[in-house]
Amino acid sequence: MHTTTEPVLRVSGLSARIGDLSLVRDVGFEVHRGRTLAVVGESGSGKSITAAAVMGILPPQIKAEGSVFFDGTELLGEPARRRRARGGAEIGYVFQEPMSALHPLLRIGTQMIRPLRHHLGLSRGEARDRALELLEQVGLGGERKVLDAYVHELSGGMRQRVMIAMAISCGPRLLLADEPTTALDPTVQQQILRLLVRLREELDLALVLISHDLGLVARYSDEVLVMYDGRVVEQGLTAQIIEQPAQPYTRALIDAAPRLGRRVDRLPTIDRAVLDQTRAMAGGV
Ligand SMILES: Nc1ncnc2c1ncn2[C@@H]1O[C@H](COP(=O)(O)OP(=O)(O)OP(=O)(O)O)[C@@H](O)[C@H]1O
Repeated sequence: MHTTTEPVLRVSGLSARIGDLSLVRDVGFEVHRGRTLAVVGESGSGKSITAAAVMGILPPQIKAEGSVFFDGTELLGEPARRRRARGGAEIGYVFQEPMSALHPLLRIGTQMIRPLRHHLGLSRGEARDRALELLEQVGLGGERKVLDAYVHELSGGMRQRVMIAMAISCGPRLLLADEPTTALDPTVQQQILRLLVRLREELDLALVLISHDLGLVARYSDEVLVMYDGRVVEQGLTAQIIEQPAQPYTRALIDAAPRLGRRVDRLPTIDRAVLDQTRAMAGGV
């Protein structure tokens, strides 16, 4: 935010709609190399639609407008083939649910090696060596066993580490992690977030952490973008926002955030009046 270099990603005036129904309206933010942006908001607030628009993986019935400027190139309107290739290599994506993102019937090694051969043109042997290096980088140190395993044989934390290894495998400049720890227990959640931040530093990436849990991601991010009902309601430096949120909605998210180490089994409830006020302020009905 306060750097002089060009951001890796600059999203501006992004809107997404399905027919007449607006899902995301006028979203804008920037992310720089070596920085982490947390995108937070309740379920349905438009976080995943925003991420999908950046990745170019919106379902065809959802139309996006505005600008997604990545590393000097406008991505919105780019041919689908080009965007898909970019999505696999230049922008790494960590899905919420590794179980559904990884193929159940293919060994992990097969799934890791394919994109390395396709995007980087490595031979089978080179790709296998690179896959082992990547597993090492995500804390599955030299585990040849992981390469030969199927996804159901791995723990939740290991699956997410494999997803992260795949997301960084082709040297992306931007990593988008959409609720990367939702299905994990609190200790593993912290380990995965620490791993993402370590990789951001080591690889000099820009990192976007998407989460409904402001309390969880606040300590791992430099900046926060708060979404509600498809719109941005507040954004700025994390420390400032936690200290002095401008919007009652953000205050409610902070107050409702679980304290570290305490597990919550359901999303916090936010006062109806605060939601109505936030919707009115954001220009909704
Ligand atoms: N494929 C789709 N078709 C139609 N509407 C959709 C589709 N995907 C999401 N939506 C709608 O778009 C809005 C924003 O959804 P989105 O998934 O971006 O929210 P989110 O903040 O990521 O929530 P969650 O944390 O539950 O994923 C919601 O109203 C949702 O119902």
